[in-house]
Amino acid sequence: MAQIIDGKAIAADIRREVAAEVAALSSTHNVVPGLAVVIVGSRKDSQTYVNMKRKACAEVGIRSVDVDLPEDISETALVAEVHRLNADPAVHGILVQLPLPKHINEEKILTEISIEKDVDGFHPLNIGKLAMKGREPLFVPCTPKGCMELLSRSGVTVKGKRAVVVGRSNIVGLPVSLLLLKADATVSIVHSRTPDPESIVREADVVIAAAGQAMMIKGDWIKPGAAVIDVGTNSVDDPTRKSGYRLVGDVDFGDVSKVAGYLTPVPGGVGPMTVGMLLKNTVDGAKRGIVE
Ligand SMILES: Nc1nc2c(c(=O)[nH]1)N[C@@H](CN(C=O)c1ccc(C(=O)N[C@@H](CCC(=O)O)C(=O)O)cc1)CN2
Repeated sequence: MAQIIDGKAIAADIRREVAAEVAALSSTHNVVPGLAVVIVGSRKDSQTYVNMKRKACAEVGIRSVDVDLPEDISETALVAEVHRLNADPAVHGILVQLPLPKHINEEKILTEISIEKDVDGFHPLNIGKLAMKGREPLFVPCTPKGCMELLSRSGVTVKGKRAVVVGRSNIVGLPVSLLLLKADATVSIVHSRTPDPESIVREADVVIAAAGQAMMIKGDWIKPGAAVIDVGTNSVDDPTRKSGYRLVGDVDFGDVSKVAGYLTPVPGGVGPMTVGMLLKNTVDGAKRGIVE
């Protein structure tokens, strides 16, 4: 049976570490890290995530600057808002919750965020540096960084191992592949156009499942003893629940847990790490801004 990696507990450790760093920054430099959390419109899932981020900031002593904008805001007005936050010295990190409404060009907005405040790590320059050998971005995207942290804090080494990433999204699949490569793994990416993905996943010592397909990865896809990190958050109907649904990952948890060496649950695996890494990036940004 796989060892279950408790993302909630690891994220709680990270929050404690961040809280200590925040307290130290305040006492030594009189600096309170500030994070602008920007939401456009009223998507229920985005509101949930933004509320989680704002609450987490309050818990660790980061000042969250709440920016709630209407669904029909123009791209020009949103860019102006980002520029205002870029110029605000009390703001060390800027996060624009994704997805944005259809009429707004996401890439344009992410490119307008100052790279020094790009705590989501989505600015093309930060992603570009992540992709280059021997270069380091100012910030690494939170979910991929959280996946790496779950592996290292569980004692799973990736150096010299075969890693397979399922999915190639800009938010997770692509950046986590780059992080694994930087950590000296031999990396393959499988995606919707890959013939026979099972046979490739079966070679992996480390699997990152980020395809967005509920319970797609079965036990017979997995090499015995492999470490499996499930990034999927898919809601499926469940009439036995009051809400009428439940969250499942991209991995068939019951099946894969019989074969894998390590496995993250959904919920309670990667999700809490996304928020933990955002807090960490914000404090790192605030520290970088201090001129000794
Ligand atoms: N600007 C960004 N937008 C989005 C990002 C991101 O990193 N930056 N990632 C996702 C959503 N996301 C954070 O924004 C996120 C997703 C899931 C969780 C989480 O803790 N999930 C829980 C379950 C929560 C629930 O019950 O609904 C878990 O997995 O245990 C946190 C953050 C898209 N947008």
